[in-house]
Amino acid sequence: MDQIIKIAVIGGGSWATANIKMLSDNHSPKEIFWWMRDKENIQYIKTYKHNASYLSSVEIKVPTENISNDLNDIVSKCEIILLNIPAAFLKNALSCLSPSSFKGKKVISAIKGFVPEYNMIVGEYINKTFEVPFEDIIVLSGPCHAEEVALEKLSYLTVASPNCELATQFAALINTRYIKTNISDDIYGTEYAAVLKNIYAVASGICHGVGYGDNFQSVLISNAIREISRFVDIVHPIDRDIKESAYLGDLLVTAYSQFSRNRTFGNMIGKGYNVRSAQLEMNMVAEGYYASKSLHYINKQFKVKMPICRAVYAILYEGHSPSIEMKLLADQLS
Ligand SMILES: NC(=O)C1=CN([C@@H]2O[C@H](COP(=O)(O)OP(=O)(O)OC[C@H]3O[C@@H](n4cnc5c(N)ncnc54)[C@H](OP(=O)(O)O)[C@@H]3O)[C@@H](O)[C@H]2O)C=CC1
Ligand SMILES: O=C(CO)COP(=O)(O)O
Repeated sequence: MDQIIKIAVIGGGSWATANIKMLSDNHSPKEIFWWMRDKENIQYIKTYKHNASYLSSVEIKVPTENISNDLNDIVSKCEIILLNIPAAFLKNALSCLSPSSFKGKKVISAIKGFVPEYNMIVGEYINKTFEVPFEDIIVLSGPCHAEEVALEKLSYLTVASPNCELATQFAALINTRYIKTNISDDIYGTEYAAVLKNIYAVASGICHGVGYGDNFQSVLISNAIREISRFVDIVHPIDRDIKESAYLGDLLVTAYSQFSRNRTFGNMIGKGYNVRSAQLEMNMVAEGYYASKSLHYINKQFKVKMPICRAVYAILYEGHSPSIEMKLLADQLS
């Protein structure tokens, strides 16, 4: 990487805003660019130095001329592209780009979802569609909620890439007083686990919504980590310790945190909201809703035993009653 690295953050939501804060608070020389789709939001940020819609307390220090809704322009100016758009909207958002747009660039995905059009994790999608070699791809994972980054609460991030040198260089751009990083070469396992845990956080919210307590919750989550372990060991079998923060930690923070979008969404479903009303009420994206559908198709191939994911799919996509489905699920847990 050069002395002054140009880095583009793509997306305008909570996690993009938190990533802007980490990059800005880190003192390694760099120039930050920011793309988001909404022109009004851009104008607000340029005027008031805060993102009106997400983490509005965070002071935005990106130069105003570097914030734009012209994706081609922003990507062409930068060597590092940090993707932060929810997976369901990624293909559409990147449709103006081609493999030549990404030539020679390093791509970091901070997204935790499957690209629904292909039922693929984002790293794989970037590799297949834009021909970015895996050696130039990083997955940035948790456990970490944007809201706690805004509060500068001590947080750990996982930086996963088959290219550990690149991962280490990127980590040096985001480490701060309140951000510590773990480097991993398990790019597949880290990404799959991060996507799956959103489905379990939805399950966790549903259970809470229908009235289960902490005792059942702990059983649900200990079964969830076994499901994750079974799945990633089949899809990408390497020697990994599923108890590490990238896997178990990310599951725990999402399943238990008051800040979790997925848990909040699940809680509303458990309380009787339909999917559309829950989504409208939240005004943020619960990736687990979309991931549940993609996983249903992906697992037709792998046939991994995943009763919790199966129950969430039945509730969200087959109209099953949350309370009956959770009762049936409870009989399968141990
Ligand atoms: N928030 C967190 O703590 C963490 C999030 N992540 C991951 O980061 C990714 C981004 O999530 P996050 O920042 O939390 O999202 P938020 O829920 O905070 O924001 C939603 C984002 O999605 C955009 N969006 C909503 N609807 C559409 C649409 N129809 N087309 C295009 N864009 C749309 C919004 O744009 P607009 O404002 O213009 O409507 C906004 O940028 C997700 O994959 C998430 O799992 C990973 C780790 C932590
Ligand atoms: O991935 C996250 C924490 O690591 C964020 O989870 P939620 O989208 O459920 O808030």
